Amino acid sequence: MRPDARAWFSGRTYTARSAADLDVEGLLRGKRRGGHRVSVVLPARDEEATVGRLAGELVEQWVRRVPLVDEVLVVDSDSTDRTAEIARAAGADVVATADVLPAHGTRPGKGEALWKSLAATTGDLLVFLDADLLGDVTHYVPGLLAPLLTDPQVGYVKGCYTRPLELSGHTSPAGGGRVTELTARPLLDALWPELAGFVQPLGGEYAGRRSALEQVPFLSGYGVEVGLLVDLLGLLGLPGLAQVDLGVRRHTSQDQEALGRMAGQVVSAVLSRVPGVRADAGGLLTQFRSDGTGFVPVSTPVAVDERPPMVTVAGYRADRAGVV
Ligand SMILES: O=c1ccn([C@@H]2O[C@H](COP(=O)(O)OP(=O)(O)O[C@H]3O[C@H](CO)[C@@H](O)[C@H](O)[C@H]3O)[C@@H](O)[C@H]2O)c(=O)[nH]1
Ligand SMILES: O=C(O)[C@H](O)COP(=O)(O)O
Repeated sequence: MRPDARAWFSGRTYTARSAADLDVEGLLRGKRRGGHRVSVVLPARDEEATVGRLAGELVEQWVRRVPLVDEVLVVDSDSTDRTAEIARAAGADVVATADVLPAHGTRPGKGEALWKSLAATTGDLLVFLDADLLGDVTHYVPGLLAPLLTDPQVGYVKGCYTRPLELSGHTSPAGGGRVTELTARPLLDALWPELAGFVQPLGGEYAGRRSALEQVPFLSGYGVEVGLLVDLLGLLGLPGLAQVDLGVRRHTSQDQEALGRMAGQVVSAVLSRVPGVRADAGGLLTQFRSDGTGFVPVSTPVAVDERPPMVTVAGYRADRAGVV
C-alpha cells in the first residue's frame, strides 16, 4: 500500500463491530450540540422479504427508543412486489423513485434511488443502508454516524465488514464481495492508489454530510458507489473520508451472471472518471449461455447514466425547514 493510503488506513479507520463499541449518549450529545438532523435511507427494489424487519428494527431502535434518527425513508426503486406496503407497515416513510422530482423523469437503478433520496429527505446527515441486509445491523447506524458527529473534517464514511458468502448451503466465512475483489479493488488500486485503504469500496452502507453529497454527480446504476468514492475524494480529499469496521455483513447474493452485469457497470463507472478514455467505452457487456448445442451471446447495456450534482437541480430545495 502506498504510504498515503497506509497513513489514511491507520488514522481514519474506526471500529463499531457491535453496540458495545459505541458511546450512544455521546453521539446524542454531539447531535444536539451540532443541531443535526439525521435521515436513514434504504433503497429497495423487490425487497419484500427483508425490508420490513430491517426498517422496523431501525425505526424502533433509533427513532422511538433513542432519538438518534429523525426519519427512516425507504426509496422504492420500481418494485413489482410488496416492498412499499411492507416498509410502510413497519413504520418507515416510503416514496417511489418516480414520484420524487417528477419533472426530471425517472431512470432505473440503485444510483437513481439514492440521488432522488437527497430531494426526499430533510437531514443534514444521511445514512444509506441496503434493504437486503440480514441479521441484526442496528449498530451500523450509530457506527456510520460516529465519525461525522465527532470530527468536523470528515464528510463521508464507508462501512466495512467481513463478508461471508452463502452458496448452495455452503458458507465461506470471508468469500463474499466477489465484484469488489475481482473488479473494483484491482481497478481502484491501479488508478487511484490513494484509495487502497478502503476495505469495502462498493459496500452499500455509508453516511455523509448533505453539504458534500449534494455537490457530486450520482451514477444511476451499480456504479454509484465507486463514482461517489472517486468524486468525493476529489471534493473532500483523503482526510475528508473515513471508514468504520461494522463487524459482519450478510445479504442476499445475486447469481454470477447478474454480478457480471454489476461488474460491467462498475467498470463503465470507473472508465467514466479516467481522463482520455474513449467516450463510448464500457457501453455493452456480452455474456454467453450454453443451450446444449452451442453458445448463445446475450448482450446487456452497462453504460453509465449520470445525474448532476443535486445542488444544481431546479426544484431541489436545500434551504427547506430542518436542513442545517
Ligand atoms: O435498481 C435497483 C437495484 C438495487 N436496488 C437496491 O440497492 C440495494 C443493493 O442492491 P443489491 O442488488 O443487493 O446489490 P449487491 O449485490 O449487494 O451489491 C453491492 O455492490 C453494489 C455496487 O457497488 C452496491 O450498489 C451494493 O450496495 C452492494 O451491496 C438493495 O437494497 C436493492 O434493493 C435498488 O434500489 N434499485
Ligand atoms: O459487493 C460485491 O462484490 C457484490 O455485492 C457481490 O457480493 P457477494 O459475492 O457477497 O454476493
